[in-house]
Amino acid sequence: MTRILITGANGQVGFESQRALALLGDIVACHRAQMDLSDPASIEAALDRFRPGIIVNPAAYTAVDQAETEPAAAAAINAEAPARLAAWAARHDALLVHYSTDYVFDGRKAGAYVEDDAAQPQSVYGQTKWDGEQAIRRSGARHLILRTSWVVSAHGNNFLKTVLALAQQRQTLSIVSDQVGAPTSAALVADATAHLLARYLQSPQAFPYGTYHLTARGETSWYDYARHVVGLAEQAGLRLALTTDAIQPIPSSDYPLPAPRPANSRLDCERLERTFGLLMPHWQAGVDHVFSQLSD
Ligand SMILES: NC(=O)C1=CN([C@@H]2O[C@H](COP(=O)(O)OP(=O)(O)OC[C@H]3O[C@@H](n4cnc5c(N)ncnc54)[C@H](OP(=O)(O)O)[C@@H]3O)[C@@H](O)[C@H]2O)C=CC1
Ligand SMILES: Cc1cn([C@H]2C[C@H](O)[C@@H](COP(=O)(O)OP(=O)(O)O[C@H]3O[C@@H](C)C(=O)[C@@H](O)[C@H]3O)O2)c(=O)[nH]c1=O
Ligand SMILES: [Mg+2]
Repeated sequence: MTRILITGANGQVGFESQRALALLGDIVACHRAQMDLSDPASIEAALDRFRPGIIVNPAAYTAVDQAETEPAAAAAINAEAPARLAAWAARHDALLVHYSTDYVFDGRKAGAYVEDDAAQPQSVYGQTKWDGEQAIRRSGARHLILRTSWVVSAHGNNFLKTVLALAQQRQTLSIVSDQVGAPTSAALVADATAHLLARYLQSPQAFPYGTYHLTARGETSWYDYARHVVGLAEQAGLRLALTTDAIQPIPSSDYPLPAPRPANSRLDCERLERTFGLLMPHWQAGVDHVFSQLSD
């Protein structure tokens, strides 16, 4: 039975992965206490102790604005740690599954980004995630790098939860309408990963390793996403301080933040769908499911 080590087991994707990967092997869920990614000795010790055949690495430094003032911490977790995981995987012939982000792109492309488009990160978070990807590719380890976007789940922090909290406190909200992407549930990311790993376990020799985009279908802006979420809350009869009509669309220039976000976060998932025979579900299905879990 293959041992599957999951890092950052308390994150959105880490938490869902424990459920989604359970049928595929013997799961070792590592929290920070078992494996601190900012500590090289802790990484080596955990890997040598558990000796996984598959390392799944959803742990990351994901505080996008905070990363601008903590670039060393972000680099340690998003770039140096993946490099160490990959080096161990290469030495022990293990598979490394790693996650990356739409924020590796500058967002100026007209259409959806494909895997081979040039990266041009606009933020420390995006740059450190790109550096992590590159370190894995250079390591010689067998790997999957899965780029996703706008992750949402009932477990953990995300835009959906922020909007719900604000809608209960504020009479108006201003949300940027000039950034588009696909909200993607952590469950979808974990379920798709399980599908890929099942294929891998069947025939590691013939497996199509490499980089894939993995997001829900369709696209929206943060503004339309917020309206959708508040609409769900209205339908569910939640006590709110505002209605959807009190949400104002604004340009990004009216919402200055330490880290710039890409205007276009759309990732083309055709390579993933074609290679693995998948059909990504629409983003609303994932968002609606997360909302229903929250209001249970
Ligand atoms: N969130 C998003 O919108 C997107 C995420 N991604 C990528 O997808 C992956 C999964 O993201 P998501 O699940 O949302 O991330 P979360 O922010 O929900 O979880 C990240 C996890 O990493 C853990 N972590 C942080 N620092 C360390 C450390 N030093 N040692 C061990 N664990 C650590 C955190 O632990 P603790 O709980 O202790 O803080 C947390 O459990 C990441 O690679 C991310 O870059 C890509 C696109 C969008
Ligand atoms: C709360 C709020 C946000 N916004 C804007 C700011 C930003 O442009 C957008 C989203 O805000 P957030 O800070 O929640 O999103 P952010 O943390 O940038 O989300 C990103 O996280 C990393 C980890 C990723 O990899 C990305 O795919 C993406 O999901 O909404 C408003 O316009 N008004 C508001 O009231
Ligand atoms: Mg955030």
